[in-house]
Amino acid sequence: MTVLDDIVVGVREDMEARRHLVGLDELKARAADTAPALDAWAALGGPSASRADLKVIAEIKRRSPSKGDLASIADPAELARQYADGGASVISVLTEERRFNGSLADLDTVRAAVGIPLLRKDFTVEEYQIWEARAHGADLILLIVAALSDAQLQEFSALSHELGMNVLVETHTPEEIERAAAAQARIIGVNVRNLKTLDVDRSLFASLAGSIPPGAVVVAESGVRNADDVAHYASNGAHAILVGEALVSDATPRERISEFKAAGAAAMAVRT
Ligand SMILES: O=C(O)c1ccccc1NCC(=O)[C@H](O)[C@H](O)COP(=O)(O)O
Repeated sequence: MTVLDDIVVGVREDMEARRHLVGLDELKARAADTAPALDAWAALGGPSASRADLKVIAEIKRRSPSKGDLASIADPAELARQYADGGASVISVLTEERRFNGSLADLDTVRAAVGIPLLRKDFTVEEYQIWEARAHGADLILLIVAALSDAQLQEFSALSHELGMNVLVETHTPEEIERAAAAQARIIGVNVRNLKTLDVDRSLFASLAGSIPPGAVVVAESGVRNADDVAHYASNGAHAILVGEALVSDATPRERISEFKAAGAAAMAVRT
């Protein structure tokens, strides 16, 4: 079993426990009562003409399988406000409980605190989770190609779009980029962390980003430690970066996001 397989086993068990408490019909009713989703695609630059600067997806992440405890984050609302003030375009809220110590309650709290698009960051393996995401105010969900069949990618993307949400389709290999493109993904991430081994290889982004179809928003995920890493991703084709550890472990995340955006803009100016 890989790390990813093991995580998915726990995700399924936890989801079944929630489904026992809140059935799909009730969840659909709650989703219908939720304010319409915000446009995360537009917030991330959308059409290429508007991609003048590097967008930041700032993550609320307490712990991880690779690093253990990162930050207690007693007040996710306050952290989310700092992210938004610093210029984040989207906030990623990890809702997986066993390995990341996240929750749907965090998503509710952050939704009430900020008016920018939210990514429900989880391991989506069933449509139930997509209804859950919408019912808890998410605007964007994550689909990890390595965890899904082509049919699931298509079906889950279609349902997300029906509910007004966008989808971040995460890849790690050339084959997964082909599968994301075949699913007509508009936002494609390259996660430089291998979710089967937890190895981080920042150079992977440069070798894969060029094969992402033009027109897609390209997101560099994981491994940002400093402005040099940001410049590396931006100069190799990233339109956005997804950052967790470097922000939750920083005493001044607002300033760190501003610094990352400045480093990205400088690298993009050289690129164009
Ligand atoms: O972060 C992990 O250790 C991890 C392990 C297994 C599956 C997923 C994992 N992380 C999810 C992510 O994609 C990251 O939280 C996200 O890209 C931010 O990464 P970082 O900036 O390196 O914290």
